[in-house]
Amino acid sequence: MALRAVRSLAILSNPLRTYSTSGPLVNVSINEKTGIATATLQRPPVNSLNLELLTELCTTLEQLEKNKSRGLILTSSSNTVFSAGLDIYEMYKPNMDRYKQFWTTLQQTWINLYGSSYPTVAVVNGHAPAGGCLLALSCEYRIMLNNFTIGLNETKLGMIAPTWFAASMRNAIGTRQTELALITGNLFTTDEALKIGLVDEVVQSKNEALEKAGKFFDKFKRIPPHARTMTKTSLRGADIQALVKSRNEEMNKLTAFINDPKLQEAIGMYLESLKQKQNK
Ligand SMILES: CCCCC/C=C\C/C=C\CC/C=C/CC(=O)SCCNC(=O)CCNC(=O)[C@H](O)C(C)(C)COP(=O)(O)OP(=O)(O)OC[C@H]1O[C@@H](n2cnc3c(N)ncnc32)[C@H](O)[C@@H]1OP(=O)(O)O
Repeated sequence: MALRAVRSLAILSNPLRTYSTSGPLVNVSINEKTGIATATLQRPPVNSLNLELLTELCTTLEQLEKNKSRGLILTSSSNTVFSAGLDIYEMYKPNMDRYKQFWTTLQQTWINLYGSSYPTVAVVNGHAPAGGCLLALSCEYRIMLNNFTIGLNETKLGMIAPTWFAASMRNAIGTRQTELALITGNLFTTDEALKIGLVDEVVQSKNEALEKAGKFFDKFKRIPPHARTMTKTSLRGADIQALVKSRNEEMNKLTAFINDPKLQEAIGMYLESLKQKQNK
């Protein structure tokens, strides 16, 4: 696994060829003509975000930044799930050292993606609940396939979406819609998401989504990159700085929270309900 990671990073650091690296959990390919990278989450069955997947994604984003990437498409290898959000097993009876690493990596992944200097498009080709929605919201543009759901449903699970999850949504759909979405923990259908601006376009196939993503990147051909990046920073920077300042405090709170026996019982029951669903 270590060797594969090294190979994948070495390949990413040479921007002159078309590459496709098959890391175990994130496949990264770079289009030779456009310089646009595609990162495909590939952790079956539902791309739940565990420590290993987040670590690979986080490293990929760092490398793309370092190599002055032209852009990133974030998508999934599944035909039905973009990402099921945080891997609930990371939060169930957790080993505290691993849990802390998990949460720190999640924070850093968001900082890297939300604040990337390069343009980003989420091709949401499946369901995107909770952390899956966060990944999509962290991109600048969202193109979603029909017949799926997306949203920050944490309250439905008895959880509170962290402030930076909420900020990512607020920046996309405004304060009023965010408040309604978060307090109800609503999962929006693709069409509902389009209506409130949670996604930017709805398409019928992944190919169509990739075409539309190309058109989004084309918009930047005549825009000086520094003007683009500084504008993005002016809109997103304050929320990123807020997390940078509070990340340790957040960790301390979550550490206490996660060990609450009632919460652990609720998480256990939720996991069981997901399993029961399969038996129906
Ligand atoms: C829930 C408690 C959280 C505790 C947090 C504690 C402290 C932190 C405090 C605050 C922050 C809270 C922030 C949370 C953000 C999150 O992202 S929490 C995760 C929320 N995600 C979900 O609720 C999604 C649940 N999954 C689904 O709804 C569906 O699986 C799906 C995505 C719509 C896909 O449906 P499909 O029918 O295709 O698949 P299955 O449901 O049959 O699932 C297949 C398989 O995968 C397992 N699984 C599904 N989701 C997760 C997951 N998020 N983590 C781990 N495993 C998951 C499912 O159990 C099945 O497993 P199997 O039975 O063993 O095959």
